This record gives sequence, structure tokens and C-alpha cells, in this order.
Amino acid sequence: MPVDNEQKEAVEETGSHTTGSSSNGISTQKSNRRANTAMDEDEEQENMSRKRSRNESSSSSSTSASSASSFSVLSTSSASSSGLSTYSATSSVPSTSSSTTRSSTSSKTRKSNSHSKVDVIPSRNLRSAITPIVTTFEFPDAPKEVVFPDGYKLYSHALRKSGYPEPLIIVECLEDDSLRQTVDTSRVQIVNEYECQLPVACNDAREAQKKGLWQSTAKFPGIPDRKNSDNQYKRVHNKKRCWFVQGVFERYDDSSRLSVQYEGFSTIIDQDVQEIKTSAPEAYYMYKIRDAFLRRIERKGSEEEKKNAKKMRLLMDEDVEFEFLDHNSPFWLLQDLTYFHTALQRQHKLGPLIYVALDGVTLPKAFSNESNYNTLQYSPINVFKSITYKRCIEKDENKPFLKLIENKLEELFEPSNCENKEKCVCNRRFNALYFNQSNNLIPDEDGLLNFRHFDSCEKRIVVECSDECGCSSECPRRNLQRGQQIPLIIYHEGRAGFGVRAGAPIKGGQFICEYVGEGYYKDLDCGEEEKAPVDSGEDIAASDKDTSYESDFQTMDQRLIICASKIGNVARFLNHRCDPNVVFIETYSRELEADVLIPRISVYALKDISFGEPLCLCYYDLTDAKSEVGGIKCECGSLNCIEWLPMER
Ligand SMILES: C[S@@+](CC[C@H](N)C(=O)[O-])C[C@H]1O[C@@H](n2cnc3c(N)ncnc32)[C@H](O)[C@@H]1O
Repeated sequence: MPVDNEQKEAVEETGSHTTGSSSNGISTQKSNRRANTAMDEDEEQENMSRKRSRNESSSSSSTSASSASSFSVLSTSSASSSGLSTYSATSSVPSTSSSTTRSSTSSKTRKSNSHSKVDVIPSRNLRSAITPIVTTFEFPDAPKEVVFPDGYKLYSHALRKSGYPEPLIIVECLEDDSLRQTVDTSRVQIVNEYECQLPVACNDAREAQKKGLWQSTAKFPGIPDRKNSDNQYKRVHNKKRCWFVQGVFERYDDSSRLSVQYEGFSTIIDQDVQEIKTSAPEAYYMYKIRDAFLRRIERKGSEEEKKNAKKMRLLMDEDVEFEFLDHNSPFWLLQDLTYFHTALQRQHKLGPLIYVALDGVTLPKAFSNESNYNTLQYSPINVFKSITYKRCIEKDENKPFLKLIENKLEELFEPSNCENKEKCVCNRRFNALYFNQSNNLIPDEDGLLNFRHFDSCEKRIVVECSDECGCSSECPRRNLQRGQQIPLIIYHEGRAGFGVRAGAPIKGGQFICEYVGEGYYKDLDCGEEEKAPVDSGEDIAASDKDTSYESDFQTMDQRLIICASKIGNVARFLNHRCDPNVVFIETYSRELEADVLIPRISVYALKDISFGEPLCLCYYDLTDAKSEVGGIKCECGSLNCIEWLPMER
């Protein structure tokens, strides 16, 4: 499989490697290893007073920024001297220099911040199940706690849990709905109306949301619109005295240091590369993926993309650009989407997301508050109305395996690639439910589907293992249960809007992610039983006619639709290509026989996909699709492009 050099570098630099041939396939990628830095209150006070005095002298160097916003220009350049380095684990001996010009900081800062010895107490390996074939990364064991010679403590990501007992599905119920009393709420979350929340672990952001002085002009569901600004450090109540790294950026002037953004703060500071690499491996890993991606764009993108990619990769250069100074700029808003959506994903043990836009077009229109668009509520799991949910659970599919095969013959057994071949019931389950209706796609021993003779018109389904099969969570027949492990990049593709790119090389037949959205029923015969979510609101807008976010089922339930227009996950950004490289596969999947069975949609790779390549679906059966001028001009650029997509503008 082709692996881009940049991607290789990213992997090597994070001390990680692909797990292609690993037998245990254990990945620590999604374990929540975050950097935290701490300081004593006295030192904090001291730094604050230093900062106050230096802020005055630094104001001349940040005039261009201060007029733009509250985002501190001096942060990356003069952190240690300004006191902003309160976050730096190595800032116990801050420079007393009052120099604030960007070019003058590097050597002084480096000297004052250097430390000779770091005691690393190894953490227990936070293990997360992953299939052996998934190309992902392993970090070196993140330290549980690093104690610096000066007594500073730096708590690593490993202290954060990699997953929370999260439900499998969210159901919207009215207060008096009897369903509320009957469901197992550890597996099914009941809400009145789904609203994307701040991720559970993001306490610093939660605090900042209450008391932060900096306020964003943009409001996104689940993203805090307040942050602590640089003069709030002292007042921030943080008993742990440690903070989580939100994002790191390369510095144009000093390759030994990085610009670091912390959760809950609108300021960035500079820190030693090695320190971040050890203490914040996940943030460092995300930075390396973004960096490798931007380098790829610098080689392969349009002229404008190339120029902007370099600018973004090096964040700031001598001529500080406005968008990097204004914390309200799309650049920083995309960093917030990256961080908080990744944190939400992690809550469900799913891999990271990185939002990137280089063409000045700002945010995904899904997040725009313009009247034409709905504001997207990000959700890593499906959201069903109670009526839809009830209908789903009444279906045969929901019976436990033994009930399902009561009247079926034993000889329906077929070989399986399950870890526990002898006991696996997946094929018998398939035969009991879907025999003669659909193709039973059986992953090979590496979890890969075989698409060599793929026919887009054929019906197909994947049936995954449950506790009835007696296999482990690493069984090749549990791809959807493990969920997205590959990092995905949500990239602005120009006229086609945001699309999804591979954040790691992907093998043909490999599971990528789930297609998540709102579930609803469309009655095929006698009018609508339950209205599509896009039509049910009062705000009927242009986008309500856009069915491109809808996906249906051919085998499991022909009336059920998953619509990701208002609520959805990363897969809702998959663009159309007439020559696709990914495909939707309906999937029967539940870990426990006692779980509810809801038809789900997996996204699988049809062919090998290299790092940074766009992931595209074919929205239509091209043998049927009528290409009429007046729909949407297809931007896919493939040789067999039908030119006009049959969708309303
Ligand atoms: C499921 S969404 C994909 C995500 C979308 N690009 C976004 O930014 O939200 C489908 C919409 O993306 C755009 N789109 C997807 N593929 C396209 C293509 N090949 N050419 C032009 N527009 C495309 C169309 O506006 C379409 O309505």
C-alpha cells in the first residue's frame, strides 16, 4: 500500500507505527493522553506580576493584533517573559528579560526554560481494542506524572479515561412518553430534544464557559463561546493546577519550540517540542497529521492552497497575518471544532477529526447560522425519535439469537472468520433473517471486506458478532462496534464544500467510520408516517430539499432513513464522486444480545486510499441517474463524471 512520506514522518516522529502486522493490534491512539502543566500558586502570582509589567512594554510589538482582537500576539513570541508561560511545565525559572520582540525571544526563552532531568513514571498502558488491520498509531507510553527537578508536576493524558460508559443511541422522547420508564438508560440515552453538549472531560472549557472574559462572535452547539483570556490566569480555579493541551503549532522562527493552545484559554504560549511530545502525545500526534497533510497540499494543491498551507503550517511569520491574531477568525474556530469534536469522539472511543480550510472560505456551512442552513448538532451516535425507535425494536431483528433460530435449521451454518469460528452465530443469524434477500459480506481474518467483484446495484449487509459468538472485541467481525479508528480530516474542497480526507493510509475493504444521523421512517405506500426531520421544523429553507444527507436501507428496513442534515457525524461531510473510493454498507451490529438492534450504516473503503486523499461516495446509481443541466455541477473530476448531479440547489 502506498504510504506518503510525510505520513511516514508523522508516524515516526510521534514514536508510533502502523499496526498492520501487529498481532494484538493494540492502539493507544484514542487513549486520552493529554498534557497538563502545573505551577505553584506563589509562582503563578510572581509570573502574573511579571506579566503585568511586561505586557506594558510588549504592547508596542503587538499593536497590529490588539486592534484586531483580544488574541495575544505576544503569546508565541514572548511567553516566558510576559508571564504567559505560567502554563509551561518548564517555566519555573522564567526569564527576567523584558524583551518582547518576536525575533529576540528564542534563545533567551530556550535557555531559561531548559531542564536537565525528567523523571518519568510509566503509566499503565491504556488499552483500546482495535482490529489488527487498522492502520493506526501507537504512542510511547504516556507518563502518568512527570515531576520536574523544580518540583513542577505535569500530569499526562493517561489520567483521562479513554471512554465513558456512553449509550449506543440517543432517543428523543416527550416527557410523558412511557418509553422513558422502560429503556435501559445505560445503553439508550433519553433526551427531550438532542443538543450537542460539551464533552464530558472538558472541565476547563466548562469553567471558562462560565467565567471567561473572552467571548466569541460565533456560536456552535457543543463548543464553548467563552474562554479565559490572558489576564485571567490568576483567577482560574483549577485545583489540579494542571491544564490540557488543545492544539500545537509549529513556529516559523524556532524549530525547538511549539506554539501551544490550552483548553479554556484564548491565548497561546510557546513550549519546548520535546516536552510537548512526551507530555501531550495526542495533541502532538494531531499536529503531526495536520502538518503532514498541509505539506501534501503544498505539493499537490492549487496555487492558493499551496500558499495558504504553508502560512497555516508555520502559523505565524514575520508578517503576522490577521487571521492568526483574531481568535474569532475561522482558523481558530476550526481549531475549536477539531478539539471539541475529537473530544466528543473520544467519549465514544472513536478516533480524531481535524478540520482544515485553506481557501478563505470559512466554516462548514452546516455550522453557519445563516437562515438558509441548519446549525449542525454533531453526534457520534444516531439520534432517533421515540416513535422510530419503538418501531425498530418491534422488528424480528431485535430478537435474541436463540429466539430467532427457533424454527430454523441447523444446516444453515456457514464458515466464519470470527475469532471464535466454532461458536460464531453471525452466518446463522444472517440466514435466519436475510437469506436470499441480500449478500452476506463476511470480513476476512483481518476485518477487510472483499470488493473485488463489487456491484453497486447488489444488496449487501454485514452481520457483526455479539456476546453469543464468544469472541473478543478485537474479532474481525466487530468493525462497526470498534468504530472509527483512522484519523479523518474534514477539508474544504472548494465548490463542493467540506469533504473528508484520509488522515492515514486506508486499505481496500477496511472499515472507516459509521454514517450517523437522525433516524426516521418514510412510508413508501400511503403517505408519510413520520416526517423527515428536515421537513418537520418551522424553518423550511433551501436545504430542506437537499436529500444528499439521507441514506436508506435495502435489506434491514426499506422504510428507514438516516439523515445527517441537522444531526450527524464526520461521515455527513462525505462528498460525491462518480468514481467512488468508499461505500455505505448496512450493518447488523450489537455487542450484547440484550442490546437494542438498530439498523446502522458503515462506511468501508472500496480500494486502497493514500494519506490525504479525498474519501468519496457515489450518491447515485449512475446507470439510472439522469444528468440534467440545472442540478448541481459535479466537481468530482473523475473520468466517468456525469457532470450534473440530480440534486436541487
Ligand atoms: C452530504 S453533503 C457533503 C458535505 C458537504 N460538502 C458539506 O460541506 O456539508 C452533500 C452536498 O455537498 C455538495 N457536493 C457533494 N459532492 C459534490 C460534487 N461532486 N460536486 C459538487 N457538489 C458536491 C453538494 O452541495 C451536496 O448537496
